[in-house]
Amino acid sequence: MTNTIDELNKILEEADCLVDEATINATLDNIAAQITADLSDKLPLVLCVMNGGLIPTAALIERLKFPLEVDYIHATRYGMETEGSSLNWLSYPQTSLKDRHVLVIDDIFDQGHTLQAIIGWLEQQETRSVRTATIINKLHDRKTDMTPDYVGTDVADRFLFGYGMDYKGYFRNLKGIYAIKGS
Ligand SMILES: O=P(O)(O)OC[C@H]1O[C@H](OP(=O)(O)OP(=O)(O)O)[C@H](O)[C@@H]1O
Ligand code: HPA
Repeated sequence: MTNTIDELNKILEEADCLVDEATINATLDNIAAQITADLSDKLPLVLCVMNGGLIPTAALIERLKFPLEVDYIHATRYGMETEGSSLNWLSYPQTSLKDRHVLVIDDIFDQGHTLQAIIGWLEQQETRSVRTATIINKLHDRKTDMTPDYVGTDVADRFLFGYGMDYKGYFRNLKGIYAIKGS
């Protein structure tokens, strides 16, 4: 069902801010330093995982002071839902991937199915290396057996939104990371 603006404003008012803007910025600085150490001489191709990766990718690449290219991949397993299902591939990168050092950036490492599938697909494209980065790690024991190379702040096992993550398509534009009341 579609939410009204009043309902959405109430959800935000009642939500708990779990990670503030200053903490996100410190996390981004830290991840950017690690990426710089590993990739600054590799002319990497950065792949944003749409849609959630949009804001983290923009924030991270402006901290990377070396030559890189940017493209995107669109794969989603949550859609408008709060429970993930099978991965739906909506768009593939247009840039040639062969022999490239690829850095995949997403907002959240939740169960890991999305990144695991993306890594699997990239490895079939004859890439030279594949690394993954997320700003947030959700703490629970339902993970796949992959872990991103660069992982930001740990957060509780609740339904999150903000800084790329959505609640029913909304709130990706918030500067902090919030959890729905009662989740
Ligand atoms: O680790 P996982 O359990 O696979 O979950 C993480 C993925 O889920 C979200 O995407 P979603 O499918 O909600 O699409 P979106 O990016 O458009 O919000 C998020 O942006 C990650 O890509
Ligand atoms: O907690 C979440 N919030 C929004 N999107 C998500 N995708 C995976 N987990 C989440």
